Amino acid sequence: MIRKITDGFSPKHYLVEVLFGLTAFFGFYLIIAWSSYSPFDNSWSVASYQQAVINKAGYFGAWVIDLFFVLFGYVGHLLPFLLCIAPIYFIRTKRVDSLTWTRFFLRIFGFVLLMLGLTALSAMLLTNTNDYLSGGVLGGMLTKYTVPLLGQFGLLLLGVGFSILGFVFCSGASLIRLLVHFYNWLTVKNDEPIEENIKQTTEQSVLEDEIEPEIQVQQSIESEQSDKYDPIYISGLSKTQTAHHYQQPASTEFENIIENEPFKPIEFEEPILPGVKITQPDDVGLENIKIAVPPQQNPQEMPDFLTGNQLNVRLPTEENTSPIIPDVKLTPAHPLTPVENEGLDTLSAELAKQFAQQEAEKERQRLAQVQQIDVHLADNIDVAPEFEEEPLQNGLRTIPINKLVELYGDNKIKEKPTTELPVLDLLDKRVVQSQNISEQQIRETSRRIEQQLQNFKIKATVKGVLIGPVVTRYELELLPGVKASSVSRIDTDLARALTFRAIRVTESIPGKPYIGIETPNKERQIVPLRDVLDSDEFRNSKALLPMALGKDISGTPIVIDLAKTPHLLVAGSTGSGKSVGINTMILSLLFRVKPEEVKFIMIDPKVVELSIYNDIPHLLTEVVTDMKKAANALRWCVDEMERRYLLLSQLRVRNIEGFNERLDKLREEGIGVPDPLWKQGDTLDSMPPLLERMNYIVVIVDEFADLMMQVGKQIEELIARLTQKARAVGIHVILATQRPSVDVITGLIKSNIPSRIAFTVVQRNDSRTILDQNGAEALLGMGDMLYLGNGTTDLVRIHGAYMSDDEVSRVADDWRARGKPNYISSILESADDNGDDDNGFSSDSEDLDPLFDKAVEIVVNTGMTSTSFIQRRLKIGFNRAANLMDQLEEQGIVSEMRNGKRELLTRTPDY
Ligand SMILES: Nc1ncnc2c1ncn2[C@@H]1O[C@H](COP(=O)(O)OP(=O)(O)OP(=O)(O)O)[C@@H](O)[C@H]1O
Repeated sequence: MIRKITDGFSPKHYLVEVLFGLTAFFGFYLIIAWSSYSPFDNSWSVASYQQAVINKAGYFGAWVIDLFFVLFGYVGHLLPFLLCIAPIYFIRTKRVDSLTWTRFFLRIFGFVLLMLGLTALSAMLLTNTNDYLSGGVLGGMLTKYTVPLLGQFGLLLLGVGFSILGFVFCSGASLIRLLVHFYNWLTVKNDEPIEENIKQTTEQSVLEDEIEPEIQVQQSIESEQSDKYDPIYISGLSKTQTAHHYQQPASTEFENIIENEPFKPIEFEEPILPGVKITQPDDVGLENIKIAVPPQQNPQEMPDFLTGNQLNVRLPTEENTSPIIPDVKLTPAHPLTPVENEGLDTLSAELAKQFAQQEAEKERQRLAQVQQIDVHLADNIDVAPEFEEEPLQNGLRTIPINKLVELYGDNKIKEKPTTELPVLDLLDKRVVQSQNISEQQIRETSRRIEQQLQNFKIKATVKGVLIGPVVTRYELELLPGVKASSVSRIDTDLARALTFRAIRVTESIPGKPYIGIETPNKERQIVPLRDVLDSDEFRNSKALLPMALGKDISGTPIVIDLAKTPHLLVAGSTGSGKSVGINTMILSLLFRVKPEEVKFIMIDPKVVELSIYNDIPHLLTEVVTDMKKAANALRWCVDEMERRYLLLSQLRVRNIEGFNERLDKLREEGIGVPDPLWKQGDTLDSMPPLLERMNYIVVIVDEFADLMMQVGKQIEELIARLTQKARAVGIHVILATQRPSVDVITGLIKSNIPSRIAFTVVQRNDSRTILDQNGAEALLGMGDMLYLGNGTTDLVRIHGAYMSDDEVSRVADDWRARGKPNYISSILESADDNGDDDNGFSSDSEDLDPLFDKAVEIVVNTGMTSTSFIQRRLKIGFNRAANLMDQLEEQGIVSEMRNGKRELLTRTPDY
């Protein structure tokens, strides 16, 4: 607390305040002197025989006040009040903080002008008294010397001009404000124009404009406090804490957040009913059932067995044929509400008892029926194992895993959905809580930021504040000549001084001449995936492969187009939210694209992350968890890329869009094009099949560091080739890793993947490895990310959307219910698996490959240095071709790989 109070104080501050305080006291003293002024007192201009002092302020007071009157005439009356009130005003409005020598001298200059102007006017317009001149000596001298020069009228104008100018300089902008207020008062508009004015200013900011209207109310306030500082435009402060329709999320992860809410969301209460637990002596396999009890039931009138939370009714057994109502302790702690059943409305306690007995009886009959069916089945067919009673183990019913999956697992949605694409209702609605932050807190933090920067000798003023879902951005204007980098250099010190976990400094804010300091909010908002997908940005997106990532710091949903990206590198330390981020991307696609348009290849070395998508119709092959197979899958992609390029060149189009358009047009004209690459024997057909539209292929590799480690550098080469060329043929790669080191995110990979996302990382170096810039080390985790778009150097901070595993599996189930995937078995198979061993080729062999000479010939004659070219020409596996390429490099025939390419170093086969 003490710290808080003394936070913004410095020795200079103290000194100035003390001086102002003393001046105010002196002013007060002079007011007393003024009020008891007598022209007969001995003073500066009066020499009286009378020794006693009439003035209540004594000789000194009389002397000073006389001096004022003699020097300034009538204007002298103002001075004691000015000396008393002005310092108090300065202290109260904390203008002392912003007082610089320049401002001080400007104000003194203004004061002098004011005195000159006023005394000149007094001298001209008022009559002299017996004791002093109306304009004092000053006014008198001005009149004497300037009237011959300017004339009476000239002096009058000069006096008015000096007075106005002097007042403006002396009081800052107060005069203008005074006039505005006066005007408003006259026109009875009060504060409206000011707000409108401010609104206009805020409209300049695109981001601020787009804040969600219901929860984020733009508030730009020039309140009483704005008299103390330059105005700060605050966006995102919620006027009222608005609760959205509330639905309990399926996952319990957010329960805390919901509990901690300062407000109560509107709840649609479900009737709370006392449960009836029906038990058999062995207590096996029966569920609770609920009965309703009328709300008007007086608890006192209730029979004992109905006053507890549960009514336990024992089922009749062979020995005991009537239901037993055991002891139950019940207090109707919560209101009991009626159910729809009309009959129950008038149900008395006795009826409730009867009802319970009837239910028990029904249940007994149902069980008997089931037993009969079981016996019947047993007589006729072998009883399926799942009908067997589950054995008890450690007091628990054991259910085999396959049965569990059947009960609770993947195949929950059995019926084919009727909609064309999955509906958003598959995702949970989550409460979005508005920020619980007051204008006062914002202003306090703004002052602390300015003060702390001042301590680092950086002069800056907070001009605007943007309160977002996760962070608040303070927009600061730097004094001319101060470099933005001087602020970003001290970001960690600043964070410590301001007691924030981390702050991020943005050296430029698009469209504004300010720098930004992003500080974490006390309470962090979750960004539900449903909110982002339900936004206009996503709904109206024209993207071919739209991927919603989350919301930016102002709360605007961010949607990118993977087709334009065209590949994405995602990196961040473990637990930073990568997997949730990848799921967000996949789900965005699954909500928008059909399997005929987009296919996925998913590679998941961690096994558990992506297997949830197994068997959705978009998959080209099952989720690949084996690293060898993963390498084969990437190779298949490279081959597919080459095949597609050949097709494009045959159809003389430049990219996948052109290809599909051309095919569509030809089809409209009734023309089919036979596959030019088909060879006899490729399929069982005798005729080549017709060309089909190409679909997009999205290759997702979750943790490609594992892949690189287990399979080796070839992976880098494959990824480099894919990312270099695959865009035009509709193959897009998303690579994720939790190891943002240079041996994983190599220069080769980076140079081919310009779009990158960094989640939080441990150190600056990692941030530079991913983004070539600092910043990711100051992120807040849990999906907080920096996005670097293709062809820009501007980072966009995005708070990732969140969804639970349940939601993911609901969407995957939905797609599984719509259709089966058409797996291509050759994707996971490698030519090497079959052929290489037969050739006696071993990759470890030190000797030259027997096909080496042939490879040299091909490379030298064709000038083609790609591995897959050699692979095709020699009809060998990729590994062997890559080895051949390495040997060609060792022998100096081709160069090492640079930017994914090798150069031919010799033109003759005599290497
Ligand atoms: N966008 C988000 N909003 C809120 N919480 C999130 C978000 N993203 C992730 N989290 C939280 O962070 C936890 C870790 O996320 P996630 O599993 O995606 O991290 P990761 O980087 O994939 O970790 P690892 O590399 O160890 O798999 C999640 O369980 C979740 O609680």
